[in-house]
Amino acid sequence: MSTHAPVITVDGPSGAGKGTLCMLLAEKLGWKLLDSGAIYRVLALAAIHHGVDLESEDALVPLAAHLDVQFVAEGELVKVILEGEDVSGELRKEETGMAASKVAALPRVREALLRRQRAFSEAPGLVADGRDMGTVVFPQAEVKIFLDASAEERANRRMNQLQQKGLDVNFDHLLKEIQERDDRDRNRAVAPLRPADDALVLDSTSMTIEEVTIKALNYIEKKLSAE
Ligand SMILES: Nc1ncnc2c1ncn2[C@@H]1O[C@H](COP(=O)(O)OP(=O)(O)OP(=O)(O)O)[C@@H](O)[C@H]1O
Ligand SMILES: Nc1ccn([C@@H]2O[C@H](COP(=O)(O)O)[C@@H](O)[C@H]2O)c(=O)n1
Repeated sequence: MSTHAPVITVDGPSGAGKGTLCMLLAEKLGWKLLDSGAIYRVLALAAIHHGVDLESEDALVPLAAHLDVQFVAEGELVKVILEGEDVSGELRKEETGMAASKVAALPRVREALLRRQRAFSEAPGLVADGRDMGTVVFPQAEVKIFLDASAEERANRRMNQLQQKGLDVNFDHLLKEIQERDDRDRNRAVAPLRPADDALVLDSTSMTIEEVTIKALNYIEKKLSAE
């Protein structure tokens, strides 16, 4: 007999704090975590490594269907191994995010990655981070959150994050990249970035990570106890 595993989805634009919130929620609840953006990023890297055009849907679909990737938990970190190679560093680069948003705009590529994402759902529950978790991948999710923030605040957060890694970054350049990625994610033909009709929309522009986490946990508790 298969047991039903509850799902919490957290969608939103780049830099809104989804990954941070999802990690804290998964830790607190002891649930599994799906970073769906990492899957699109890995596909983009596989395409680049194999010299596959990021706009060629025909070439990308088989690559997506046979993606040889492992997510290996190492303490707090997750190592990403693509075809035997550790790509964890390359994965988080801004240009990889941009490449991911190009392959993610192709309908048959998204279709090819659906089953892989749904397979993450298992007991005792799943916290799923992405753009279409509540609208397409887990439309029956018990709890849906859409985490937003202004583009300027998100660029600022990204700049601080990169500066903490010792990287030299330019705010205007980051803001332009974020806006370009937002535009592509919001306006694509399939699974565009938008809140599910039954999602709680949280604007985190003026909220600390702690405030966002408390709001989310209160909402989750209310929703799950009403089930
Ligand atoms: N409420 C907040 N206030 C200030 N900084 C925040 C807040 N939430 C997250 N951050 C910081 O912003 C940066 C981006 O957060 P995070 O990686 O969680 O965003 P994301 O939505 O998952 O982005 P992406 O979709 O591009 O992976 C991190 O450095 C994180 O610590
Ligand atoms: N469910 C998702 C998740 C991600 N994408 C695309 O991948 C890009 C990278 O995502 P990050 O969360 O790791 O920044 C993102 O810009 C989207 O284009 C997606 O389409 N659906």
